[in-house]
Amino acid sequence: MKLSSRIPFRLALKQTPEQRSSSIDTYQRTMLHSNLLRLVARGGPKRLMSTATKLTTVEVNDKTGIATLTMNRPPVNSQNVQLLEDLQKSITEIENNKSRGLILTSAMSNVFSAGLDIHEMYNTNEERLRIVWTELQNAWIALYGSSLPTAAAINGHAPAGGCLLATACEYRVMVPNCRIGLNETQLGIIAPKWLMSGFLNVLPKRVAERALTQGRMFTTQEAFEVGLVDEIANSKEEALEKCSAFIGSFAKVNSLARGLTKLQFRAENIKEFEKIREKDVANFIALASRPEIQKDMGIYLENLKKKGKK
Ligand SMILES: CC/C=C\CCC/C=C/C(=O)SCCNC(=O)CCNC(=O)[C@H](O)C(C)(C)COP(=O)(O)OP(=O)(O)OC[C@H]1O[C@@H](n2cnc3c(N)ncnc32)[C@H](O)[C@@H]1OP(=O)(O)O
Repeated sequence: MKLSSRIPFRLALKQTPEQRSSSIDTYQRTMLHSNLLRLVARGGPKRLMSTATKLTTVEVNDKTGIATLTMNRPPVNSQNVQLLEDLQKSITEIENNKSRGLILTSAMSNVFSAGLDIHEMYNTNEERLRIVWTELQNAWIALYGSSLPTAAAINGHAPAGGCLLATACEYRVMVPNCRIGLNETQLGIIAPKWLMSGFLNVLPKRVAERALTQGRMFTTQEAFEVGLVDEIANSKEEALEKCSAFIGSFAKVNSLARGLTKLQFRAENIKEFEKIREKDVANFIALASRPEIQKDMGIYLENLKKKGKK
């Protein structure tokens, strides 16, 4: 069996000790090979990778070996099924290409991601709801469970599913005057436990509980003060540089040891999630289908549209 040196956590969890030691040998060979490749490539231009995705792009900096994954679904990167699927494809591609790390960002000028596309949940059928929620779960676990160093260059607002993606990463840099948070309770809905896990990884429990129950959207400055974001940058370019510096901080660390250490921190959340994921889909369908929730979604969408026309 061919084992990759960068084993997604969800797969590493299922490995036997023998498979793990075999992946260490593979790891050493692959590191040698990729270091040689990197030496050859050093100084070369940025490379746009050949993903067959519609709504994401991946660009690898040949000098640093870091991949930038950009979401590009105007106007607000709301997460429809296509964007969620493209995110997964791009993450897999970055992992397979042995990049040194992944930076998630947005092509929009003022929005990182507006969260789930509410149109996908409104006035639809159960099968569509099942697909939407399953793809959200899949995109989250692909990012949260990646053994690569991950960082989010949050170059705009990041409500709900936007915050979910940002907190699935290990490091966050945000531009000023934007908002980030899990605002589900404000929409009358409950974020399941797995959806809160990234948030709970970075915030003290008391701060997280209050923020989640209030559905609080933090300003950039507030998010920095509580630790929801690690740094503030004055522009997207600066945010990308700071994310690269974070990923670069692992340059001298054995990447398998680094990845497995990350796994130990996240394994419990991942196992819990794997246990309940199907039930969670059923819960979501039941909740999102309720007439009062559908009514609230309709009102929410109308208000968003009215706000846009002002
Ligand atoms: C039943 C469910 C159970 C459990 C779910 C739990 C998990 C849920 C996760 C979610 O992610 S739900 C989505 C939550 N998202 C939001 O509440 C964000 C709403 N959007 C905004 O606050 C703002 O749009 C903004 C992101 C701050 C950007 O503001 P801006 O002024 O730049 O843009 P504008 O508001 O004018 O929007 C432009 C355009 O986009 C439409 N839009 C915005 N967000 C969404 C969205 N999430 N889904 C679908 N469409 C969205 C908005 O209506 C405008 O459309 P228009 O051009 O046709 O008017």
